[in-house]
Amino acid sequence: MTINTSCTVTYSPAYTIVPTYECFNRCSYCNFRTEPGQSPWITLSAAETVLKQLQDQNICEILILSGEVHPRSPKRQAWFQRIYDLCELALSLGLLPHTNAGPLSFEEMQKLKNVNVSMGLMLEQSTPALLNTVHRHAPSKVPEVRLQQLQWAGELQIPFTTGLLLGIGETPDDCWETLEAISRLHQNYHHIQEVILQPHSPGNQQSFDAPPFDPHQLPEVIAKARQILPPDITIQIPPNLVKDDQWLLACIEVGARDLGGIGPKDEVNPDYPHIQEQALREILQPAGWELLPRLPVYPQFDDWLSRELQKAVRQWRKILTPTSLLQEQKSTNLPIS
Ligand SMILES: O=c1nc2n(C[C@H](O)[C@H](O)[C@H](O)CO)c3cc(O)ccc3cc-2c(=O)[nH]1
Ligand SMILES: C[C@H]1O[C@@H](n2cnc3c(N)ncnc32)[C@H](O)[C@@H]1O
Ligand code: MET
Ligand code: SF4
Repeated sequence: MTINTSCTVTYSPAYTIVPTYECFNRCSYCNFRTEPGQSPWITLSAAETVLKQLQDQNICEILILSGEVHPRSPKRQAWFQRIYDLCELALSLGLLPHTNAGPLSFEEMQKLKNVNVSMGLMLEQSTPALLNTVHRHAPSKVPEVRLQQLQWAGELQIPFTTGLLLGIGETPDDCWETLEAISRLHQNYHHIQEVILQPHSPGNQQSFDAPPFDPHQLPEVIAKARQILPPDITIQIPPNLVKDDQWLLACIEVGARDLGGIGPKDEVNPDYPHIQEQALREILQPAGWELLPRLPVYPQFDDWLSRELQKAVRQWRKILTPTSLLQEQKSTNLPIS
């Protein structure tokens, strides 16, 4: 049997845990950060209470999304350890962690590989011009630092999510160059599972005074991204940041195939509530698209994971794979008599 995947759009049933909102960067479009020392870090016992409530709700991904502590701060080690412990806790409850905590050292990344089924970092834009504008006070957003992260993830064989932030002062050529940089890294390591095209969406906390990324341009950018990126990278768009149902369908028609993590709250864009699964299905189905849940790791990367992580992933694949397909797989695995 050949599976027809061409009419399928995926999403990841997800819950976001924020270790801390404090961040030493000040990206001027950010609606997430607080000043260093101004917000308590989430405790393991508070996280345990929340995570236990998620069990049996068919939520598989725990997105660990964090503000950042300076690499040379005396608090860095405790910050990193809290993130590690949160991942371990989620795993112990059968949930699948995906961490995006900004740039990490090679050793930090290597350690987190043991407790994450995939990790992520938005490249945003590879042009250094933005260091004079939105990233003037954001040392973590130096393009070489982020490109280095993508390279290390490849060397460490970590299934990786990256993406572009659109509408923060870049030119169209900057976008194509950023996509080409991602493609080149992927051609070396084959580790990028998805690229998020994230339209800048102003919220009520930010200082950057710019309109949202022009929604009319999004399908055009997706179409071009589909030409530049290798075919094994999925294009992800956040449905809550797209203008309306018709634009969402237009984005899918031109090549977006994933809607990212859908959960109770979009922590990065709290002013834009996620459209929930049933509502998405009602938009997609009349146009012939089937919405299916996926795991935070794509199947082609399963064998990069430790045995323990593979075990957790296998449990979820069993739950998410339709029984008919499992039977099909079983029969093709039978020895020929
Ligand atoms: O709900 C969100 N999920 C975000 N996610 C999660 C994403 O939607 C998926 O859950 C992941 O791709 C894993 O499957 C990110 C993951 C990354 O690695 C990098 C950036 C983002 C950004 C967001 C975001 O703005 N909002
Ligand atoms: C988690 C990712 O979310 C992106 N991000 C941060 N602020 C915004 C915003 N106002 N709109 C859209 N995306 C944003 C950044 O690229 C970050 O890396
Ligand atoms: N601080 C990280 C980054 O900007 C992830 C969270 S952003 C709200 O890449
Ligand atoms: S976008 Fe990330 S790095 Fe930038 S200020 Fe917000 S939390 Fe910090």
